[in-house]
Order: sequence, then C-alpha cells, then structure tokens
Amino acid sequence: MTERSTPGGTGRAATDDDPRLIAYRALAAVTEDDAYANLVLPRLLDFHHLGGRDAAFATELAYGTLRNRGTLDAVIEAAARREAARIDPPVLDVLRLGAYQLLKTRVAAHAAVDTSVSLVRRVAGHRTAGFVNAVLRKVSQRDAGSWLDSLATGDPVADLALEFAHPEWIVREFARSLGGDDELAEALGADNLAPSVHLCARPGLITPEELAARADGLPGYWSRYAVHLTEGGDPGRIPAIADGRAHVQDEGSQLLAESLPAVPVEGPDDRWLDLCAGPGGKAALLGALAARRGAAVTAVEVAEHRAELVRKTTRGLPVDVVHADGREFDPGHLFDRVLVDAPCSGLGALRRRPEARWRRSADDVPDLVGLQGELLAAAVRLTRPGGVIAYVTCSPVVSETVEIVGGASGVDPLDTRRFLPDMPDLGPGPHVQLWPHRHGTDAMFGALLRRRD
Ligand SMILES: C[S@@+](CC[C@H](N)C(=O)[O-])C[C@H]1O[C@@H](n2cnc3c(N)ncnc32)[C@H](O)[C@@H]1O
Repeated sequence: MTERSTPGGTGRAATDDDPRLIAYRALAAVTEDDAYANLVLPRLLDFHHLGGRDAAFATELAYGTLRNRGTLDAVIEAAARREAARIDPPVLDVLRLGAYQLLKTRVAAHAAVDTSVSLVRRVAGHRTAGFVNAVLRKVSQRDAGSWLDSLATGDPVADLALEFAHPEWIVREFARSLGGDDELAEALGADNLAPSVHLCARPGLITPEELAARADGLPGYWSRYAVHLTEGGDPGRIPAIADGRAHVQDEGSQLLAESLPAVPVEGPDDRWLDLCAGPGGKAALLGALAARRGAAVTAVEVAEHRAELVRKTTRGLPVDVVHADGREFDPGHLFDRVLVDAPCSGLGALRRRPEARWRRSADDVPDLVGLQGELLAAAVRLTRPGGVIAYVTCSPVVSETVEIVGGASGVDPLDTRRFLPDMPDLGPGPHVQLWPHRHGTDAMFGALLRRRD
C-alpha cells in the first residue's frame, strides 16, 4: 500500500489511482448513472491496475459507504444542519465516504478528514473544501454509538433502520417474514457483512473438492456442489468457470435448484422447464443434473439479452433456450418438472448488492406480486398431472412468497424441508425460508408443489 492510500496517510492531493478517488468514482456512478457498484468497481480497479490492499481498501470504502448510506446521511444532516437532498451530489458522496471512514473504520480521524478535503477539491472545486472540513470535523467529535444514541427516536423500527442502515419498510418486511423481532437485528446485521463468493461445481463435470483445490476455496456448508472462495478476486479468471465446469451461484440458489429434481415423480421424467431462466445459474445446474438422468431442460426468458446470457451459461448442456414471455409460452406439450425462479424485489440478496436496499421501494412490490402470481399460474398450466413445480424467490417478503403460493390453484404443497436434508431452522414448513444469519446463504424462499390430477 502506498503512503498516499494508507488509511493513516497524509491528505495530499488525490492521484488517479488513489483508492479513495476510485471509491468516490464508483459512488458517483451509482448516484448519478444508476450503475451497479459490483459491476462498475471491478472495472475501475482493473482500469487503474489497482490490486492487493489498495483494491481491498477501495472496495471496502465503496461498498461500506453504499450499504450504510441511510445512517451516514442521517449523521451528515445532523452535523451539517442541512438535508442531504440539498447538498450537491459530488459533495454529498465525499461526505459519505469521509463519514464512513470516521464511524465505521479504524482510519485515523485527521486522515479521514484531510483526504476528504483533498478529494472534494479535486471533484467539486476549492469552494466546497471548507464545508466538507467543517461537517466532517463535527462528525468526528462522536463515535458511531454516540451518534446513534443522539439520533434515536424511541420507535423500534426507525431505530433498527438507523442502526443497521436499512429503509424502514424493509425492516418491517423482515420482521413479518421472521414472525417477530427476536432475530431481526441479526438478520439486518447479516446484510452488512461482505459475503464470500459461492461457486457451483457442475455435477458430472468437476467435483467440489477439485474445484475448491483449483480455485483456492473451501467446500460449502449445505449444497453438495458448493465451494466458497476464501479470497476475493475475479471468479472469471478461474479456468473451471471460463470453460463451463462451474459457475458463480449463491449456495441457497443451488439448494433450491437441486430440490426440484430431488422430488420423486411417477411416470416420465425427461422434460424439465425453467420458466424465468436469465442469466442462467439455475438452468445450468438443472442442465448438468438433467444430463446425468437423460432429461433435457427448456429455459424460457423474456429479456433477449438475458436469454443470450442463458445460452452462454448453459453451452454444452442439454438446455434449449427460448426467448418468450413465460406467461404465454405454449410449446404444445407439458413438462414433468417446472422451476419458477420469479422476478422479485431481491431483498434476499442485499448483502451482495450494496446499493440495492436504497433503490428498491415498497411501491415496486405490488407489480412484482401480480407478475409472480401470473408466472406461477402459467407454470401450473405447463406441468403434467403428478409433475412437480418449484416456486423460488430471492426475497423473504411474505406477499412475494407464502402468499403467492397460497393463492395458487391446482397444486398440493409438498414438505419442501424434506428436500433440503440436514438443514436446520427452515421455518414451520411446508415451504422453506433461508436466511444469511441462519444459513450463510442469501434469503431465498422455496416451495415445492405437486400438480393435481
Ligand atoms: C430471479 S431472475 C431468474 C434467475 C435465474 N433463474 C438464475 O438462476 O440465474 C428472474 C428472471 O425472470 C425474467 N422474467 C421476468 N418476467 C418474465 C416473464 N414474463 N417470462 C419469462 N421470464 C421473465 C427476468 O428477466 C429475469 O431474468
């Protein structure tokens, strides 16, 4: 790590490859261009040839600042006596980065303030330096706990939202899904821990042991195909991923994809369908499992560019990709097994998408719920009597999960817990809800259903 970037280093002018400047650029792309941090930051790091501790520092600053935005803004507003919305976006992003260092890292206070002043001079001009200096000095006068105490309102939801940096509506949705407040702080806290990258060793193509040895990883906890990477880095550079023997996939997604072929069915079992396939992680695992059982997968995706991603991801596997709306898909025959991995709010994967919690709104949910119900109804129509449907979301929101399944007709619920064997704390059944704080997976929901005669 260079002196310039050392957390306790000097506040001299930021150069192009300064980790703080790179973190700032990632924040600005998210704030101004609606970019995704996990796409834009690796590109910036690559472009500036940043690696090792500098890259890790830039990543922690960018992702940590994005995750904690709500809490940082509340502190900045109190220190600046001004609403965040009335501060120029570039200045606000520098303040957020500075406040994050002061409240959430061990960077020395003088270094956090001085480097933020240099940074704002570079990105917003000299006039703003005094304001940033004054606000951050004020922020530095208290630690995080003392700021939380002073901003607490006494309302439990608002105070948890502030402490764990989640919008209040998400705190309420998690509480509803968990059935109370007992584990709420743990569930929210788990969203703020950077998760390891999970890989899926495609069955029949590579074993998890071999993949773990080659990718410098460890076997997963629950899925027989999972490997957890121990180091960060670009999974695309792992040869087994580049040549299609493995792919990146949260262990929870693997478990729910593999639960579908685990259910016994009577009669034919060679036509499988993935009704919402893009970008193709579950289609790839299903395709690898289908290949071993003489079955084939039809993968439907409504967005053309995502259908193309499914084609790439499943190359070499018995997967036929169809660009179509799953609600209208009619191939002229029925399927033995159908997966509906429905488009959803994504609140189950907040730990993997630093800015997502501030982008989503409660108003997004009703439209998603309508679409989810229609896709599940289409799945039921496309399944032969006695066949099996898996309804899956990467969300624990009750209206997107239990209520969608409860509204389906023509199906009987199976005890999904039986098909995720040896996993504890899956909920009261018959469906399963995974949680990062319980299982180390994304908060995936899964329901296995049998099509009635
Ligand atoms: C949660 S993602 C699926 C993830 C995928 N199964 C995987 O494991 O990689 C939902 C997908 O459904 C697609 N989708 C949305 N509406 C659809 C529709 N009406 N018919 C088919 N696909 C749809 C979205 O474009 C998105 O790619």
